[in-house]
Amino acid sequence: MLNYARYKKNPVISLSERQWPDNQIEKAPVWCSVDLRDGNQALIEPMVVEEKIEFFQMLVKLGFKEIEVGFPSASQIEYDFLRQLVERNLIPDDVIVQVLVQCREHLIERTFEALNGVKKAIVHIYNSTSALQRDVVFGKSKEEIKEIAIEGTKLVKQKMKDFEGKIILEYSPESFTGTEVDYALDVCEAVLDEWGATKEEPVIINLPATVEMNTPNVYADQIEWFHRHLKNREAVILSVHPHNDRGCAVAAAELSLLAGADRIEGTLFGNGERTGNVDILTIAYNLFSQGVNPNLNLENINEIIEVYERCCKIPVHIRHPYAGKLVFTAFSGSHQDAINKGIKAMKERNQSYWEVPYLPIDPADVGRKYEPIVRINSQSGKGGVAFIMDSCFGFKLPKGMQKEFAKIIQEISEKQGEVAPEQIMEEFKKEYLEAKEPFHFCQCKIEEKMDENNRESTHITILYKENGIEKTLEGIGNGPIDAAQKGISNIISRKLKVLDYNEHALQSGSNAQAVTYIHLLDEENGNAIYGAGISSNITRSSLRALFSAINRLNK
Ligand SMILES: CC(=O)SCCNC(=O)CCNC(=O)[C@H](O)C(C)(C)COP(=O)(O)OP(=O)(O)OC[C@H]1O[C@@H](n2cnc3c(N)ncnc32)[C@H](O)[C@@H]1OP(=O)(O)O
Ligand SMILES: CC(C)C(=O)C(=O)O
Ligand SMILES: [Mg+2]
Repeated sequence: MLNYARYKKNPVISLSERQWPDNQIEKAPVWCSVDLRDGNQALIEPMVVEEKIEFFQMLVKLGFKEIEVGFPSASQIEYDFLRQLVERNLIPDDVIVQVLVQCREHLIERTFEALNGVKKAIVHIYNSTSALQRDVVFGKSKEEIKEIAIEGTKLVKQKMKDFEGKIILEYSPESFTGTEVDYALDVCEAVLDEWGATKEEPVIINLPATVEMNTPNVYADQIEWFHRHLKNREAVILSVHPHNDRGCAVAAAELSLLAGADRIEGTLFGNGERTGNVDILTIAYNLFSQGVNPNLNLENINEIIEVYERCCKIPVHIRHPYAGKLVFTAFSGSHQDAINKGIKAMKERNQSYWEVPYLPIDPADVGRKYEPIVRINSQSGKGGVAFIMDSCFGFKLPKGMQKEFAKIIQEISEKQGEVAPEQIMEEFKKEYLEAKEPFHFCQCKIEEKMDENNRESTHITILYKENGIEKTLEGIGNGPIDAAQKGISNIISRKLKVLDYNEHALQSGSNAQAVTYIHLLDEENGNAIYGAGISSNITRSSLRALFSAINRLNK
């Protein structure tokens, strides 16, 4: 048995009249990508400078206005990367680079050297404030830990004097989720006072779930508590930085927006330490799927995946929200049926907003239009097969025929597994369009005549082959199909009845092919079966469909 008794419950906080459960997210937060720092520091093989530059340029293209570019005082490569950005003039005027540093003088000094020439930067200082880290890592009292933060703030202020660009201070009480909220507030207020934060010159206070320790509602409570207790809320940009240890980082980030956060630090696809940082793309696409502008340019998920996988050397999971290869694919029958009907209803109603069962967004909106929404295996049903026939090949099978054909495809999928659209089309051809034995329709002549009672009737003469031998048949009816069916009934000595008839064009234009589907009943034994035929002439496609059905009845 798992030894759960080794673990204690993490504390919750007491928050009266919490507001966040009744709020809604109305606008996108300020996004800050920490891919090039927190994401990069968690890679087995950290990015090299050229990879970082490519990644940085992608983040700029995606519309990030705040980008943490590293920890320049930590290593030469981190330092060189920032210098490259500056010297190659790669930082657009509307993008603020952010640098992380511990509250230590020589590291802050080196950070400012790396920043030389940057027009606007966020200097992000941090120190751990949790009860556990105070005890086992630093061996310091609350006051002494607070002093580290104050000292760090003083150092940035001092170095800033000789710096030509603009500096915004960010302070993180690292391991915030393990810190008593009132103590974290005390430390942050000391930083704000030391800096002299104002509405005009606010400080970013970043409250990291350095380790996600509780359910997302507890994080939301902590954020709302902080938001309500800050002395001068206007002098603060309240930022969150969730990690995903319990798998709830996206939920925690979203709830924290309800609770008053203004800004989110995270990474693409949730790369980062251990189970990762919060996935900014998922939050952004969640906003978009609720009709809120995410303020990021996310129209082409495939491009993002390509750069991310190459630079980070991490594959995006096939089930990753919005990005995974299979997330817009339905294998199961009832889902396929509902998707098929939903898409059809949207088209018929000319609906401007998206509403399709099992597809929270239109895959085309994120650049995924070319992949199959519906894939066919043994879990699939008639709706899925009908969807493939329509969306891939333009055949709108009548309802009864969907069932008949899906049964044929299911027999195949039960033996071989997934059936590709091309194979489905091949089977359709084999089963219906090329059902030409024993009766093969060749040509027909149609005459409209009046009988002695002045009633119109259609006389048809059909040239056909029976087992390869040319023959003719004649029939009279109230239209070509009726006449042909009567003529054929005589030849095969069976009483036939056309139960249903459908046709539609396969392409547009004067030379377009049409397809006809005929549902034919053998009145003697009650068997009913479909046939299909195509031609640029509707009469010919109908007669081919009729012959296809007769041949299939004979099978
Ligand atoms: C949650 C996070 O992601 S935080 C960011 C983590 N990322 C990184 O650490 C990556 C880059 N860091 C590094 O390469 C190194 O840590 C360096 C270069 C910055 C510093 O290296 P070193 O000084 O050799 O080692 P180290 O980081 O272990 O420093 C430990 C000392 O700094 C102190 N310290 C640690 N963090 C901080 C801090 N935020 N502010 C002030 N002092 C700190 C420790 O108490 C310890 O002090 P001690 O030597 O008196 O015991
Ligand atoms: C540096 C801090 C903000 C951090 O990455 C964390 O606490 O997770
Ligand atoms: Mg982090």
